Amino acid sequence: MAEIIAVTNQKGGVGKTTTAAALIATLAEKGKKVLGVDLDPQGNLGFSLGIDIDNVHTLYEVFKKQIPVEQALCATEYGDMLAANILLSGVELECNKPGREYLLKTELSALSADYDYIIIDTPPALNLLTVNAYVTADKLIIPMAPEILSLLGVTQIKETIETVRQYYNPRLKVIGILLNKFNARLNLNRDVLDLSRQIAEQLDTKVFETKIRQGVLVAESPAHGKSVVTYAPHSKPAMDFVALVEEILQEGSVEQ
Ligand SMILES: Nc1ncnc2c1ncn2[C@@H]1O[C@H](COP(=O)(O)OP(=O)(O)OP(=O)(O)O)[C@@H](O)[C@H]1O
Repeated sequence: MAEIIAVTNQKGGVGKTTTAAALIATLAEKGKKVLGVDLDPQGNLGFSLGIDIDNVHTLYEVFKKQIPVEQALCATEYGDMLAANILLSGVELECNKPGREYLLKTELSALSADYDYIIIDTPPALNLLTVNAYVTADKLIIPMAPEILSLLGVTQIKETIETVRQYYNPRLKVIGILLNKFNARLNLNRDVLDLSRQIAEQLDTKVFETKIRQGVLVAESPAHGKSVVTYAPHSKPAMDFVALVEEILQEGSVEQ
């Protein structure tokens, strides 16, 4: 069965999609079989991995039972992916039957044995799609950007995680807070580290040793349909993402 990791933070622009794409690319480079899942109606993960998201089958059709999940698998340079586009935002209103929290888990149960890892990107919200990610995942990674590092919102994400643990998925574990867009000269001060540790403590987790440094090539890589990890492998963020995967694997947070 695949290990399922969701990348989450209800704040926008902190690097969820960049991190999900980098995890997918790094694990694929290591020879792992990876399935990427985009639960964000912005569709950025699929776009970032080279998929024409408005001309492929997407998760929306799967959730609406219009097609079987296998038919929605899209091929990328790094393995398979279930893409999303703006239609996915309709799920919140249109799928209101009991069990709606299990839409994703149900669909992935048939696929899980075919992959080593499933990496889920989530929307910048704590909504039904996010809950579906938490119900399905074994592990959560929470990226944060130092410039919008804030304790506001931690209570909400904590409550959502606790509710999901209580009612749907008791195994759900936050494996770490990831400091992204890190600039050692500006950010390596006690305030940023203290605040991120306080946030980690509240979520009963740690701050990853590996910080992802800022780099201009991160913004360029999606237009080339690649993660920065393979688009610019010698760039600082790419090297940091590879180190992050090593850190996760070494700590046994993820089975090797
Ligand atoms: N380490 C980094 N260095 C430079 N730019 C970065 C870095 N990480 C992310 N970015 C840029 O920041 C922007 C937001 O990143 P990303 O889309 O990954 O965030 P997100 O949390 O998924 O956003 P959303 O909440 O809107 O889905 C993008 O333009 C991306 O290229």
